[in-house]
Formats: sequence, C-alpha cells, structure tokens
Amino acid sequence: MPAPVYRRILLKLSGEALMGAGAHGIDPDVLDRFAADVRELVGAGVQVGLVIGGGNLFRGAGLAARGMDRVTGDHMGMLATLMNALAMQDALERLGAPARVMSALSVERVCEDYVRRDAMRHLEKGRVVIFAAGTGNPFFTTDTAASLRAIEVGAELLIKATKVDGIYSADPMTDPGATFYPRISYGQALREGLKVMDTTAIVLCRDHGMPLRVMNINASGALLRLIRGEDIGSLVVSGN
Ligand SMILES: Nc1ncnc2c1ncn2[C@@H]1O[C@H](COP(=O)(O)OP(=O)(O)OP(=O)(O)O)[C@@H](O)[C@H]1O
Ligand SMILES: O=c1ccn([C@@H]2O[C@H](COP(=O)(O)O)[C@@H](O)[C@H]2O)c(=O)[nH]1
Repeated sequence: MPAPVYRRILLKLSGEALMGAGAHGIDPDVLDRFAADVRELVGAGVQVGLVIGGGNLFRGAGLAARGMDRVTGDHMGMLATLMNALAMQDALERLGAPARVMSALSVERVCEDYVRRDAMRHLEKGRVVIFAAGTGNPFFTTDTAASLRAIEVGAELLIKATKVDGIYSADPMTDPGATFYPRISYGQALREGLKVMDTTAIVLCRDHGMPLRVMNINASGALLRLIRGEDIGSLVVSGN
C-alpha cells in the first residue's frame, strides 16, 4: 500500500449527506460508514480534523426565510453542527478511533472549547478533532469554518466531501448539462459564482494557499485513495 502523501488534513463532511435517504436527521448506517472511512485515514497514519455541516438539521437562512430572527437561526444551525459532531465522536470511538469534539461555542459540560494549541496536541496524538459550532459567529457557514480551521491547524489539504463528484459548471443536481471540472482555479470558481462552496471559504483558501479538493462522500474507499495520492474529485489550484 502506498504511504499517505499528507500528514494532516481537514475534512469537511456534508451535514445533509448524513440524512442518507431520509429527509432530516442522522441515518445511523450512514454515520457509521463515514466514521469507518475516517478511521481508515487515521489507521493510515494521517492526522484528521473534521468539520461537519448542519444542513440535515437546521440552517439559519432557512429558518429566517420562515420568519425567525436570523441570528437565532444561525445559533440553532451552529448547535446542529454540534449534535452531528457528538454523533460522529460516538461513532468513531465505537470503532476504536479516539476523537475529541471542540466547539467554537462554549458548552462546557458537553465538550471542550476550541483552543488551537489543544487541538494541535490532540491531532499530534492521533485523535480525530471534530471542530463543532462553525466559526462561533452568525452569518458564516461550516465551509468557512473548515477553511479557517484548516489554515489555523496547518492542514496540508482541505477536502470538501459532499453529495456530488466534484465541481461542475453548474449544480449537477439541478442541471444535467453541467460539465465536470477536474481542475479549476480559485479565480474561476469565484468569477463563475459556483455554489459548491461559499465565497468566503474559497477566498480564505486562496489568500492562504490552502489546497482544496471537492469529492463525493459516498464513493467507497475514495478518501483513502485520495490521501494516497490518487487524483479524485476536483482540485482547486492557484491562479485567476
Ligand atoms: N457548480 C457546482 N458544482 C458542484 N456542486 C454544486 C455546484 N453548485 C451547487 N452545487 C451543489 O452544492 C452542494 C454542496 O454544497 P453545500 O455546502 O450546500 O452542501 P453540503 O456540503 O451538503 O452542506 P451541509 O454541510 O450544509 O449539509 C452539492 O451537493 C451540489 O448540489
Ligand atoms: O460559522 C458558522 C457556521 C454555521 N452557522 C450556522 O449553522 C448552519 C449549518 O451550517 P452549514 O454550513 O449550513 O451546514 C448554517 O446554515 C448557519 O445557520 C453559523 O451561523 N456560523
């Protein structure tokens, strides 16, 4: 087996994908499958930071569209990501992979607060660090939190694992004519307003030279092959 080409990665997992075939919540089989994929990475010697979205439970923008105060909705969205993080911590530990949830919002009886130096230490010890509650601020997303944490902890790659195979000219879920981009520059992604990842997250990656891959979360064994150097999904590269 080829050795991993990355020492430390930050993996952003879609919250929505946790629903599986359901319309809401967490499908336990899907959760366990994702946890097994993450454990394989740890087993291969890679230090793994995780950020999990909250779209399977709540998004602030959706709640605001139905009349709720936006900041309250975003607080609920961030707490939703904490619930997903706790579920993932449990699934990983059932598989024998030590994990720590670190939250950007203080919920001190439940998990650790996010402190960068502590997070680095957990990673060095081979524990999966699950960064919960996004950035801790409303009006952001977990994509931005993933970019931020990847940069803060010195990850060598940010992987966005989502429901589609990578980046396309348009949303492939709604546009069957969308073309796949195996490589795209940050500049082109921003210019074309591609909605696969939010603008703030892409700008952060661009400005801090964080390599970014978008890939399908449901492709079996793909994460392991990716960290061993296979060209999977779409790679976002420097340039205009
Ligand atoms: N140009 C594009 N290329 C690829 N996917 C796109 C594009 N435009 C929109 N998308 C959509 O973006 C989705 C991924 O982004 P999004 O952050 O909304 O999902 P997510 O990762 O599942 O979020 P959450 O973690 O909140 O559940 C894909 O599932 C895809 O349908
Ligand atoms: O930094 C952040 C991150 C997230 N939120 C809120 O949480 C939900 C869920 O996150 P997704 O990235 O959409 O999965 C998001 O819609 C926001 O409402 C936040 O406020 N700040």
